[in-house]
This record gives sequence, structure tokens and C-alpha cells, in this order.
Amino acid sequence: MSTEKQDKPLAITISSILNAFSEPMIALDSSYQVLAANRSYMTLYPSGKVSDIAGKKCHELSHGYSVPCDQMGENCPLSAVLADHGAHRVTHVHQSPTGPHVVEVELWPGVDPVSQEVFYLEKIHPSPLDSRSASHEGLVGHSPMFLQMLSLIHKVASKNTLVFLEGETGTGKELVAHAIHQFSPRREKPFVTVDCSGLTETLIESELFGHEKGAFTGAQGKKIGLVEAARGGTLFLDEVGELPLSMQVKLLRLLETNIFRRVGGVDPIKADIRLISATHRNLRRMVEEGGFRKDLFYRLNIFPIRLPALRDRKGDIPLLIESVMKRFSDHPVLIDEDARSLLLGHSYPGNIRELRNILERALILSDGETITPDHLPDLQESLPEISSWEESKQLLSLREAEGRYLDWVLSRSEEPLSDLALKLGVSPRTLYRKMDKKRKRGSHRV
Ligand SMILES: Nc1ncnc2c1ncn2[C@@H]1O[C@H](COP(=O)(O)OP(=O)(O)OP(=O)(O)O)[C@@H](O)[C@H]1O
Repeated sequence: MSTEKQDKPLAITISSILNAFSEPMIALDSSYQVLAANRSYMTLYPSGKVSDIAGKKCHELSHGYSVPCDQMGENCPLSAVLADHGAHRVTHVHQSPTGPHVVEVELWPGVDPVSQEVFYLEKIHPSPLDSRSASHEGLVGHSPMFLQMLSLIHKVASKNTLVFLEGETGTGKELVAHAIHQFSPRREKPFVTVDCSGLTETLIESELFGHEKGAFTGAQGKKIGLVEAARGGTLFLDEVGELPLSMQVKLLRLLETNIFRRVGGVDPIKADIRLISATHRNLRRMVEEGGFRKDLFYRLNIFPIRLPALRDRKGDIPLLIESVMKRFSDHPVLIDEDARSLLLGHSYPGNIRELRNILERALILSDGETITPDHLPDLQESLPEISSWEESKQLLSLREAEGRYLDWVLSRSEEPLSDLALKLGVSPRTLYRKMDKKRKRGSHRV
């Protein structure tokens, strides 16, 4: 099946190549135009008609964008391939007729052996991180920052590498740790969480490593620790920054030797775990101040993933609202305009957990009817951020103020960016550039 005109033998060759693959595939030229699509790709379109995609650009089809994805702050695999002629793979959210889907897009160049014309092949892989996939609890989001995080999760999940999650409270660290486990070869084995905060030194050692009978007063029998309970699976150390220094040494020894002993025991036991650790604290600063061992920090910090705060991905709030409401209500509940703008304008210091709690409470207060500002008592007092700046005595740098204003505008507007740019008195190009700069300033490490 192809979109090409009869006078394009290249497209006929491409179509037969594409149909040899079972995954959805398209071929593109260097101006993003779709040259051909295979049968599997056409099944994504209910009509299955080539006329639905003929002559369209890939970004129009996959995102409804009128410009390439990198001008909208996302990764564009074609731009990357055009730059270095290599193969590239990125995580995208595609807008298909059945709704948004997280997918992995792989793109590489090809050459027609007869005409020597260059074309580009795009293969779409379903992502196990797609919140619609049956086995998945749902990491919801489609903002560029969130997608960057998903792509890191994707890259590391299948490896045995230690992962270090950093993010404010309520940003989803436990959910991410669970997703990494679920998409790892250890998925059939246990996922065990240890909350390191609030446990005394003795308690945490016996929690982790277990103890032998009589190891300490009250140890009436032998107890298996969580490292043993997680055998073959994943151990998630939440709030690792709270580990007492003496326990940090023992954890380091475990990671270096893969061996531990139960409290009061002499026999060495071999551990078989993948460790994911998380903290909301600044561990680098704790290392500088002597509260956390430097050697352990470097051992844990092999593959860091920073979870964005909700205020840095405000574009995801509508999607999160929709997902939380579905989780807590068995029927669709409306949110009136004023309530919606309160929800969109709040800065959520407690991140997604706070949003979830606010909505859960609102659903109860509204008796399952339309949610109005009366059902959002916590938000009524918080003025929209934009006006609070005027009253605040604190000075912001112009760059910071512009960045925040841009966030504020983008979180409130559903308009196409080209229209928005017009209202902001800049060209669409300038607006895309500013969004891109902002994204790069806030981008993740690794
Ligand atoms: N991307 C997401 N999509 C949907 N729900 C999410 C997402 N991230 C987090 N949540 C929800 O937000 C709540 C808090 O998530 P979680 O407990 O994983 O955060 P956390 O960062 O581990 O918090 P803490 O640091 O306080 O332990 C949970 O109810 C979780 O289901």
C-alpha cells in the first residue's frame, strides 16, 4: 500500500520493503513527507484508506503538529538522522484515532539501489510504558520532560544496572521504580520496597538482612530479611538519604561483594537483587556535609533519573486530572471552568500526590456531580501565580520571569502555538525557540 503517484517507482520498491515488516512502518523523504506506509500502519486508521495519509507530513499524522516535533520541544528522530545519517530511536506520544499512545519510534536512512535516492524508514514499536497497555498501572504524561524520563526508564529497564531516582515528594518515584521492575527480566520475581526513613539503626539492619534466633532480645526465631525476600527480583530502597551512616557501610559492602550475613549469623549469604534507590533529598549536598558516604553515593548513582516536579510539566495536568478522575469515579464527572482554572493554576508543592488528594476530596464533596471551586477549598486561597508575583517582594531575573510566564500561558491555553505566538507578539519561530531553550535548561542528566 503506498501513497505515491504512479510515476514514482521508488515508492513502489519501498512499499514492498515495508510490507515485509509486521510493525507499523512508513517511509519519509527529507522534508518529512510520507512516501509510503505498510498494511500494519494503515490499520491504525479506522478507514484504512491511503487517502487519509497521502501527502501528509509525519508530524501531522502522529502529533497533529504543523511543524516538525523538535520545533515543539520534542525529539525529532528525522532531524537527528538528517544530522548524522545514523539510526535513532526516541519515545513519543502518538495521537492515533484511538487516543494518545506512548510509542518508541525508530528511524534510519535507506537508499534505493536503482535510483540511489535516499529515503527514511520509520518503524513504530508499542511501548510497554504506554499507560493503555493492560499490564501497566499508568505513568501518565506527555510533556517533553516526562517523555525524556520515560525514554530513560525504557533504556535502563532491561539491564541489571542500579538506578537512582531523584525527585520531590509525590513525583512518582515508587511508581517509576515499579515500572522499571515490571519491564525488566526480573518481572516474575518479587518487587520489595524498603522505606529507610523512620527505622532505627538496629531495626533497619534486621529488616534488610534478617536475623538468626536469639540475635537480640526479642528475636525468638529466625527471620528472613528483605534482601532475601527480593531474591531474583528488585529491591527498592526509598528515602535512601535517611540511612544511618553505619548502615551505609553495610549497604556498600553488600553492593560490592553481593554477600551479606543475617544479624547474629555467621554464614555468608549470596544476594541476587537489582537495587533501585530513591530520595527527595539533595544527596550531593549531604555528601559534602558528611551526612552521606561519598563512595556509596557514587555506587548508587550509576544511572540517575530525575523525576520532574509537576510545576515543571504543567502541560500534563489535564491528562493527570482525567486519569485520576477515571480511577476514583465510575462515571464521568464534569469540572466547571473556574474549578479547572484553579486546578491548572496551582503550583502543587506535593506534586501528583497532592493533585490526586485534591481531586479525591473534590469528588466526595461534589457528590459525584460537577466539580466547582467550592469543592476545591485548598485551592481557593492560592491566588493564580501570575498575580502573586506582583504582590511578592521577591525579585525574579527576567529570564526566570519569562520562563514562568511562558509556563503560565501554556498551561492555560489550548490554542495552536502559532496563534499563541501572535498574541504574545513574537513569531512562532521565536516562541518555539524560547520553549526549546527552556526545555534544555530543565533537561535531565545522564
Ligand atoms: N506519572 C504519573 N501518572 C499517574 N499517577 C502518578 C504518576 N506519578 C505518580 N503518580 C501517583 O502519585 C502518587 C505518588 O506517587 P509515588 O508514591 O510513586 O511518589 P514518590 O515520589 O515515591 O513520593 P514520596 O517521595 O513521598 O515517597 C501515587 O498515587 C501515584 O500513583
